Amino acid sequence: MHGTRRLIVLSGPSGVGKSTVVADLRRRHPEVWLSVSATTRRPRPGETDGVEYHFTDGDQFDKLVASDELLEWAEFAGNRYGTPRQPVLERLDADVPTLLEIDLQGARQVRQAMPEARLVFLAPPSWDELVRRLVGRGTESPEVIERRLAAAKVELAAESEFDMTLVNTSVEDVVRELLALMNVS
Ligand SMILES: Nc1ncnc2c1ncn2[C@@H]1O[C@H](COP(=O)(O)OP(=O)(O)OP(=O)(O)O)[C@@H](O)[C@H]1O
Ligand SMILES: Nc1nc2c(ncn2[C@@H]2O[C@H](COP(=O)(O)O)[C@@H](O)[C@H]2O)c(=O)[nH]1
Repeated sequence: MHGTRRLIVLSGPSGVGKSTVVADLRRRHPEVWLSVSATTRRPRPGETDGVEYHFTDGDQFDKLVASDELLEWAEFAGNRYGTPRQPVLERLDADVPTLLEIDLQGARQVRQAMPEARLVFLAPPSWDELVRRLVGRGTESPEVIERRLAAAKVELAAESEFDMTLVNTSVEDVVRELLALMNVS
């Protein structure tokens, strides 16, 4: 039995601020471990293979799926993303506070596989603010932004499936609440 109570799944619509919150949390508490996902998405400027993601091509991703190396995986806005299983199990075995930053479909799969994991939904203060953040980040084309906003509507409608919601008005407040949930001080 792995210590799945130490597992926090952070989901929420694209652009809400998940990566920003997690980066701030880990700056303050590097002992919290963040899973590095595999993805078929191309790196954005400044992203490094093995740091933000393990960047793979479609064939490599197929192999990860076929060999059952992913705890969960999903297609999101035209790319595939998945959580390598073994590193997560190793951290949970060692009782390390562990974070997954994944989409709704992935969160649902983790809930099935590890019912004790805590699922946190990060919500925007408003729809307009979500659009402002996603567009303002400047990393996606207008077409991809449209796909992500369509997915955001589905994700926002599923908020009640999560154990708790945190509204990302202030990064500092969200980080404080997540640390309390993880019992990290
Ligand atoms: N509390 C906040 N107030 C204002 N801006 C914020 C806040 N949190 C994040 N942002 C900004 O919103 C933008 C999107 O944030 P971020 O990339 O962290 O979102 P994300 O949820 O990880 O998105 P994705 O799912 O697409 O990877 C960034 O430009 C970030 O600086
Ligand atoms: N189901 C999974 N979703 C994941 C994983 N890693 C990231 N994500 C989610 O994908 C979208 C888009 O991310 P981006 O980096 O391209 O902006 C976002 O919601 C992430 O949380 C994963 O391993 N599994």
